[in-house]
Amino acid sequence: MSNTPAMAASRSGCCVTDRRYNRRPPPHGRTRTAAITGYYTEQAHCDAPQGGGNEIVDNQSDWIDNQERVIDALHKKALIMSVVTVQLGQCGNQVGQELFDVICSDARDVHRKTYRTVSCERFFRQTTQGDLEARAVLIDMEPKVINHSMSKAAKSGRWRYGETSHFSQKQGSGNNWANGYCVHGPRHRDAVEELVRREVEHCDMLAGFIPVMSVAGGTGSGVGTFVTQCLRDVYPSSFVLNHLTWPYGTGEVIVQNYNSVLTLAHLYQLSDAILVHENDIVHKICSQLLKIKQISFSDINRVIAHQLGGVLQPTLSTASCGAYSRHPIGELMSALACHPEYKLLSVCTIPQMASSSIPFSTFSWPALLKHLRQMLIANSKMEGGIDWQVCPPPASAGRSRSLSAGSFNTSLANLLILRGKDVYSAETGGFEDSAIYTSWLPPDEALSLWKSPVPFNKYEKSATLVSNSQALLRPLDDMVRKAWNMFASRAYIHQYVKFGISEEDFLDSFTSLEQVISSYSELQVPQLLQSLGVALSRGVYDGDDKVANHDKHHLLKHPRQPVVILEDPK
Ligand SMILES: Nc1nc2c(ncn2[C@@H]2O[C@H](COP(=O)(O)OP(=O)(O)OP(=O)(O)O)[C@@H](O)[C@H]2O)c(=O)[nH]1
Repeated sequence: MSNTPAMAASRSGCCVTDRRYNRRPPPHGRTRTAAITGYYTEQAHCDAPQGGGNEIVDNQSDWIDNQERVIDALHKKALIMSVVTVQLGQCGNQVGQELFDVICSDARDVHRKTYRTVSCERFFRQTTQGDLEARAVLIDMEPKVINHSMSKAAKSGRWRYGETSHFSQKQGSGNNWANGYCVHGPRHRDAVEELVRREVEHCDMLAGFIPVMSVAGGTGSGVGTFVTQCLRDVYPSSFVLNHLTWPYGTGEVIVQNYNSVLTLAHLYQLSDAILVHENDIVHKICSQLLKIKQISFSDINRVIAHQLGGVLQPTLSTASCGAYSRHPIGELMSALACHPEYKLLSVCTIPQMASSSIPFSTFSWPALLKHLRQMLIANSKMEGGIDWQVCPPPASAGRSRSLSAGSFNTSLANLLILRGKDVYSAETGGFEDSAIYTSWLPPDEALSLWKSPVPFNKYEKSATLVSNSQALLRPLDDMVRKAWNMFASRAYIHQYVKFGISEEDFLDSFTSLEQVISSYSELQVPQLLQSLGVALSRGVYDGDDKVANHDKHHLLKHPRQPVVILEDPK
């Protein structure tokens, strides 16, 4: 399956603008409001009702009301696209339930009708009694977690899952990817596809799928990979954005790195983009920022859901012509330049604090964005403990690069999402700095901005950054290294072989992830070396045969090496 951004953008028959191919419309002809916001397109004003959005409105609240009217008018003319979420395994079902909860309470709390309508239509369907049912399919190989998630949702009184939108069995996959992928997945394929088909048929327009799962267990990772493959087969023109939870480094599942490697390597072929949360990082956010003493999965999942909600709730983008963006997944893919070799997306949000502290805190856009920019370049996924020494290298200087702590995080593309008060006055120039990015895309195309004047999830102002960058390079490298060390002694391999996954399959997965690691490492390779055509690859410099390093037989002969720090030849 080819997944070029251009192809991805054309999925679902949507008119997503691929920003690398179609540049933004020139700014001439903007009205004064457009000049203030720097954001509206001409089209928005053409479609706006008389007086709707063409005057300067100083008062922020009036301005939002005014804008809502414009947006409302635009939305009356357009169908809202919906997203079908597929929750898999314990983690996927628990994270998914928190996500719907955050989205529903955020939408219900705001007094903005259009925002609420778009959000609800995107993630929920209304029953004939007017209740909200999540556009979700719940899959697990044991019933307990699904039952728990369903009753938690029903108890909220705000929303619930469809009575027949779930599939479960009696026994889990025993933390074995092969059991999930080769046995449970194929065995229950028809039942799962039927549930998905019914959910898709409830959508007026399908924006795509979000399978939610962990990579470390057996059901989420194995069945989740199989189901993603089915989605790709049955809905070839729909977007698939996988949300993955990565295990704690010192995790509770002994074979978690095997499961993770197999999941990631397969999803890299199937998915349009892979959005990752690392349990270690989210745990730190809970303890250091939210000051939670006894951290539970529920606390962790609320943070994940908050960050995901910050990405998926309605916003205005440059391509959305003044209306809330209709195609959240397609536009996200387009904004982040997702490419067959660059599909790993990380996300961070600012501010995050104990809910009891929010009413007593004030936030300013310059401070929030200054912190967020430093979090990006120093690869610190939470505010607090940011390394302020890290700064972009001068464009011309040779650079030495490593994956070590404190090194600069180079981005391929970033999506900055701002929500809340005074959002149009926020100065985002720091994210347009070309030094942050590889030189492959012009900086104005490497950064996308989505904004919404509606505050999100109780924060008066908040910023979320989704980044296609080297942010996940180190944890991915660690995961592959640990799995490789275990594989080298053939530990536990027989558990996988007995379900039909061979050593050759493992080697294929290692090979493909080595390629991903190599590709992300090379975001940093100095232009000089690239232009000399020097074959650099991760771990081993292999004469002029770059491919050899990724060849599985070579992998067999040469154990993995630590990352080599490359210096520019002077
Ligand atoms: N963030 C988060 N991580 C979870 C949660 N539940 C489990 N995990 C993580 O997920 C991994 C285990 O995967 P599970 O989802 O429990 O397993 P499963 O997919 O149900 O697979 P089987 O148990 O083999 O049937 C471990 O890394 C856990 O740390 C959760 O609710 N939230």
